[in-house]
Amino acid sequence: MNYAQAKRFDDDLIPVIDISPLRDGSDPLAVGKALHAASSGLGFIYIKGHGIPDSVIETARETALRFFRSNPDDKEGIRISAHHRGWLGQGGAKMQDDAKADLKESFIWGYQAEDGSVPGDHPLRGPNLWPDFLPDMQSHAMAYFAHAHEVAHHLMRGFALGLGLDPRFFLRNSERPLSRASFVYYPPQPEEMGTAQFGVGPHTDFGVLTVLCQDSVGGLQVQDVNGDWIEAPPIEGSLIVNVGDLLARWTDHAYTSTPHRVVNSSGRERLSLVLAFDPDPETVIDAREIYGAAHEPREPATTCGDYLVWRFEKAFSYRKA
Ligand SMILES: O=C(O)CCC(=O)C(=O)O
Ligand SMILES: [Fe+2]
Repeated sequence: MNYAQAKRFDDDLIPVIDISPLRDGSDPLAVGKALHAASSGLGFIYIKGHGIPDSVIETARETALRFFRSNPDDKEGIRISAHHRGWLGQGGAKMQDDAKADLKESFIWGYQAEDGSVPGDHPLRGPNLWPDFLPDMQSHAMAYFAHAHEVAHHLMRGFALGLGLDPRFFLRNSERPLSRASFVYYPPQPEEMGTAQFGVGPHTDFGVLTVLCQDSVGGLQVQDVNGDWIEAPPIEGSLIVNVGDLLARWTDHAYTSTPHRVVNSSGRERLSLVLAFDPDPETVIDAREIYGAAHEPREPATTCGDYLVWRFEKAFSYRKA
């Protein structure tokens, strides 16, 4: 038995971009052009100069690990809700119909107002579920969410600039975003499980943009245009962002949503902090808004909310009951 293999990292395929000039306004267009080039390639990008304080990342990680290492009976108390909030235990997610279920566990939460309230207008959001046994988790998780969401906003402005659009193009409807975040925990994966078992099986991300903060363990693999898998190891101080299916659709595939997977062959626990950026549910995703009414996009217009509901129903067994 063996692990699913991947080739060594190649920084021509997954470039590193410093987004400081976009964040501080000194040269947003240069960053936009670099993001554009990277998104037209594999659509995976290492981001430096993201501005999330190390302390925010560290406290989020510590809280997340304490949560996952807790007694399963306690975690059961905040089992995933019909609104996709809370704890999703091992085996609850499957990225392809014929694949083995993922080994990961996750905890999912979303935007909430200062008073803890959440818009209740869509099947993919509802009250966040916080564990009583970890009273600090809410503040640590929300701090991470706020910072990572801000990074996503900067990047969406950069992508718009890179496409020659108004910088607010992708953010016009994002007052009540469907964005959500997850702590994702990968137990060590024994070699005997074989090459068809993954922490997360091969998939493309459903939404607009994913902002990923890996730990130092490694295990993320990205598929290149030839179908080969390449490693995307952690680079100190950087995040990885990747184009999701909705951004590929919005740009009529000028930007690429690339398959990726996780194999945790390290013998250690692995933890990721994942922010999925999506605008308001009713946002129309229509490439003709970019290329003009006469353009015939590969995929018809949809709304962000309807599309995500459809994808979630296929991926998560708890939604099929
Ligand atoms: O943990 C990782 O490195 C990747 C996670 C991932 O692909 C996802 O949550 O969509
Ligand atoms: Fe993913």
